[in-house]
Amino acid sequence: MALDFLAGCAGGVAGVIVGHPFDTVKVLGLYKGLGSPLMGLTFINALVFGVQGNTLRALGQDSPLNQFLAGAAAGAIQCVICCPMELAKTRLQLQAAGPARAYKGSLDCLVQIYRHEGLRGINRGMVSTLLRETPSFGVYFLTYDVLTRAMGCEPGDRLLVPKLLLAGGTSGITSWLSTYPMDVVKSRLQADGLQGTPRYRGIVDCMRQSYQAEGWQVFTRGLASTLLRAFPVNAATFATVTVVLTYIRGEEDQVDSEAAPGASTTPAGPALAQPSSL
Ligand SMILES: NC(=[NH2+])NCCC[C@H](N)C(=O)O
Repeated sequence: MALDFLAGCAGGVAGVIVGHPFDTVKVLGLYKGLGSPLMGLTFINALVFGVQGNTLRALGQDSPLNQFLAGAAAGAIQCVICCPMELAKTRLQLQAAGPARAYKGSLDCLVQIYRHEGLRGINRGMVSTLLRETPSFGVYFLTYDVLTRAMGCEPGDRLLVPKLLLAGGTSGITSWLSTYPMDVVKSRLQADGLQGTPRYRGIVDCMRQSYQAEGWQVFTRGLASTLLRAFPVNAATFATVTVVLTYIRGEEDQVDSEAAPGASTTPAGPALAQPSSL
């Protein structure tokens, strides 16, 4: 039950350590400001892998459809955290630099938004975030499951870690590609109204105005940098989660088998535990 959350924590830490430089490469310190994303994304990944693993077990059968459904459930639930986090990140990025800046940091930003706009303000962009994350996390976990099975990922395979990294990175890319236009819309809605009157009346109006003003290319804006970051971050995340789960569960199986009457003396090697294996 709790192992998936624990493994998700480890995966989140790995993903932030690999991915943070992509967010801060503009400033001198590659790991400057590591603190808040480390806390936020570690918690989100614990939530994602915990919900996905437990949902898949609750669904009862490890099928491709259930892999997608369990991932989609995890993607929807983590929006509760992800949406306000991305709203704060967007506002901090857009605020005037220097002493005139409105927010001291992510938490101060969210507190001010809540004071001025209440819960509705905190959840600005929630529907578009749900539309982006729910299907994309289904694709995320389904792709990883299909690729690791297709590559025959097994403990003791001397190419196990490279295979996990390839499957994880590819899953990150396919998941971002699957709903990227909605990411563009979500970002525009969360930034809307910061410098004057809001432009958009909602998701469809935002898509219509953006297409009319900038053409279909607007929905691929920032895609290259997103994919450049997505591969290493998710390669590290998935490989870490799988290795952590495999060895923790392998230890558990070993303890159980040794404790069982008439247990064989040869140590039971850990079977490869998919992040969401039953
Ligand atoms: N919007 C998505 N593609 N979500 C699935 C991947 C999420 C992953 N934690 C990342 O930051 O890349």
